[in-house]
Amino acid sequence: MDITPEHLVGLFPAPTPQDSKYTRGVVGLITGTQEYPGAGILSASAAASCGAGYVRYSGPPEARMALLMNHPEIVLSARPGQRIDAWVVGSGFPGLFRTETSEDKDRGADVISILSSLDDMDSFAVVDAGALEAFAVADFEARNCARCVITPHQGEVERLLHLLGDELPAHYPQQNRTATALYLAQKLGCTVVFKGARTVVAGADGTMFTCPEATHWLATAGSGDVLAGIMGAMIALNAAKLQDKPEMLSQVAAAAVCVHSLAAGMVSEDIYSMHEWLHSHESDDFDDDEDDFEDSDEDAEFSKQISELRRLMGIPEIPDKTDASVSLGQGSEDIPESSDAEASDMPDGELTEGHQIILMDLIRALPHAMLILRYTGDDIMDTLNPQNPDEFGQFGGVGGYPGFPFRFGGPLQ
Ligand SMILES: NC(=O)C1=CN([C@@H]2O[C@H](COP(=O)(O)OP(=O)(O)OC[C@H]3O[C@@H](n4cnc5c(N)ncnc54)[C@H](OP(=O)(O)O)[C@@H]3O)[C@@H](O)[C@H]2O)[C@@H](O)CC1
Ligand SMILES: Nc1ncnc2c1ncn2[C@@H]1O[C@H](COP(=O)(O)OP(=O)(O)O)[C@@H](O)[C@H]1O
Repeated sequence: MDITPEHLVGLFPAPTPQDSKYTRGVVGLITGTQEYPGAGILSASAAASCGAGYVRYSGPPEARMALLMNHPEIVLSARPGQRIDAWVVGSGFPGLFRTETSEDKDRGADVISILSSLDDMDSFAVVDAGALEAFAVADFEARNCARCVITPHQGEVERLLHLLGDELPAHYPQQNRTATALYLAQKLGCTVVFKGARTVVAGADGTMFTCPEATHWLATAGSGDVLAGIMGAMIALNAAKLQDKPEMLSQVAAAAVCVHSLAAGMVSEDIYSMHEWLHSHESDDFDDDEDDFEDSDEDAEFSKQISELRRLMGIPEIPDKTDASVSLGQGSEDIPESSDAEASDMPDGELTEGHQIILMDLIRALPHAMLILRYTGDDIMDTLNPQNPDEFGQFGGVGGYPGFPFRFGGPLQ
């Protein structure tokens, strides 16, 4: 099935008086090596910026130093046996056993130890890049795989299938990425995020999610490392729910893919597909039940938060929450007038109350994800903001997409 905006609802719970840094999700990362320290910085920054309550990191000295400078809230130790809700392992590892320094080799061994004890520790893991090799290690016990999300790109899928001793299907890969993801998920008993322009997510139970096609500006080194960190944070934030409903793991993974690509769309201002995605799914469930929106302190607080977040992000205010709907792209003087020919191609969406809830969750998630993409920054931003705006895709451009309510800018400008 296609992942819809509704699948994101509730995955970014706001902190409550009962919360502590531990209940907000503890992420542990073993990412980055001497050769690829940047992968450690990207993934750990992503986890810290994406709302996790506590981030612990183990990686090479260069990455530790950079993280300390930019994210002093990150604790520089992550070891087997620690109480971690979601691990992110392997980004920046050329292979678990092919790293150069003895420190990196020790951390490769830690990864195996961690993946072998996920059940005992009630933890989940995002297994990226070099750590995918763990699935080919004979003594790595399959009983833990249900707690793993693996995030291979096409080259890694091929390598993993090879390590598992499988022949590639004749029609592989382009024609049947979905079937390949499902095959791997069922063979390994884990969730598979098969990355690409249109990422597909398969759960071991046969659940499939197809994510909207992401902006192609994501095709740049390091963007997968950012995704791993976002995913780790989202799994940690929802760890309590996942303990009760482990079958939601594939949904949370797919939601992380969406947040990553929506944020990339906003940062690159290639937001046409995002607009289309947000408004291609009506949320009738919410509209049917007026009681959902009865006046209460909670609703008032909810509306206040929406207003504040809208203000921060430069999203125009909705004049009246009880108003039936507000036409997107025409509701505020703050929105630049459409002037380009493409503007007439924009779907004329309606912002219903159901959409407000969805937007609320997106609004919570996106500033963080955008911050990561900006911070990760000089490389990615150079790619995303080339000197010559004419080089942007059809719907991109330095001015953003006219008429779209999310404006480039806000506090991150
Ligand atoms: N600044 C940092 O710290 C960075 C750290 N990084 C981190 O380090 C890890 C190693 O990264 P990496 O770039 O060395 O190797 P990796 O992506 O595994 O490719 C290996 C081979 O696989 C193939 N292949 C790759 N992609 C493919 C595709 N889509 N479709 C098809 N084939 C594809 C291709 O083989 P070829 O086709 O050329 O034979 C390629 O030579 C990486 O996973 C990441 O976590 C990176 O993010 C970079 C920035
Ligand atoms: N052409 C593309 N269009 C949209 N998204 C892409 C495209 N190419 C790659 N991506 C996305 O960018 C990320 C790249 O991750 P990955 O291949 O692991 O690169 P890296 O290892 O350099 O971080 C993935 O999330 C993938 O879905």
